[in-house]
Amino acid sequence: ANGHEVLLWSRSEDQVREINTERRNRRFLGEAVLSEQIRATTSMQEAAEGAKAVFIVAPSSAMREIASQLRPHLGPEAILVHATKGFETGTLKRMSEVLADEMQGMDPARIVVLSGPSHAEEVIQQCPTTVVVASQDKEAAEAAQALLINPYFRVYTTPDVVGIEVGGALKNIIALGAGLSDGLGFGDNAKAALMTRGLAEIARLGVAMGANPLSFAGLAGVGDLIVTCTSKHSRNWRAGSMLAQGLSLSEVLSRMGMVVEGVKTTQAAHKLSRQYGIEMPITDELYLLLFEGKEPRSAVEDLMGRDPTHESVQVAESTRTGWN
Ligand SMILES: NC(=O)c1ccc[n+]([C@@H]2O[C@H](COP(=O)([O-])OP(=O)(O)OC[C@H]3O[C@@H](n4cnc5c(N)ncnc54)[C@H](O)[C@@H]3O)[C@@H](O)[C@H]2O)c1
Ligand SMILES: O=P(O)(O)OC[C@H](O)CO
Repeated sequence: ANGHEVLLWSRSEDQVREINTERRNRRFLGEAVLSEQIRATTSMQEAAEGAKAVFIVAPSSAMREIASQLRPHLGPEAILVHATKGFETGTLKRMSEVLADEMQGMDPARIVVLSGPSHAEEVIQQCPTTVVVASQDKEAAEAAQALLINPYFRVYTTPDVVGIEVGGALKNIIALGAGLSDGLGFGDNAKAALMTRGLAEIARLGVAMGANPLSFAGLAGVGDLIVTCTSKHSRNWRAGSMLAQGLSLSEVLSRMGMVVEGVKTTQAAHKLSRQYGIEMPITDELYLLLFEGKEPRSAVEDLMGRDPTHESVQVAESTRTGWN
């Protein structure tokens, strides 16, 4: 829509053929018609060589593999933007850290993170959408902003890479909880409670990891939390609501047929909360429910029955500095 020539890489020959010959990506975007300026290829070399900017928007589980395939083809001037919401299982690294590992020799300032309340199904319909791009380098963030911004897609910049990545990843855990809550027939009070207290634990962990607490009041914090807990497009919400119907986790994942990042992120956040000594009661209950067979209603009782406390969000002092 912004007049750029876009070359999309996919490992699926069928998807590449459908995009190039029918201008459709039906499995993911229904009958929406893609711009003539989007072409697809199965060749990473063709897709990346000479590109001014490369966007990786794959599941977090595929990030390292894709980055290593990309490395030989990424030009010295290209910015590398990712929009993936999750951590690497095992290392517990953020996605920009995985990219920095794999792009040995590349200036890490060229890595940009894109996040915020943005379902692809609505962007393709040109519904007004706002997102945020983060980079330790102001020029790289502004380059991504300039490429993407248009009258229906407004892009903000920030130096807070950690806050933007942590907010985008952890909101998926709360979305699973919101889907469960709705699926169990609890009302709006319960969902508002999950979102608010969920944001408190997201901010606590994020700040301990080095984020600016104010980022959690922004698009990649409360903004994305609202969309993922309330939208009919939300994959994580849908997965949670199926769990409430009594389906097992493996049944839910096979019915979804799309990545549900919140599942692996619950595992990662459960470990990170212990590593950083941060209390994350909602995440803990979801962990028990997803991986240790705890009944949803019993998880709710345990959350509601915690010791009485005061409402402070209790974030530690942030140590992050911004751009000059
Ligand atoms: N869908 C959205 O609107 C949206 C919005 C913002 C961010 N995201 C984030 O983008 C990431 C991807 O989400 P999605 O909704 O597109 O997931 P999806 O499951 O709908 O699509 C993922 C695509 O990646 C491909 N893929 C998976 N593993 C691969 C590998 N090893 N190599 C190559 N391709 C591989 C799949 O075949 C599929 O085409 C997630 O981290 C998600 O949180 C999604
Ligand atoms: O809402 P989900 O679970 O589909 O996640 C997709 C995006 O992260 C929404 O911004």
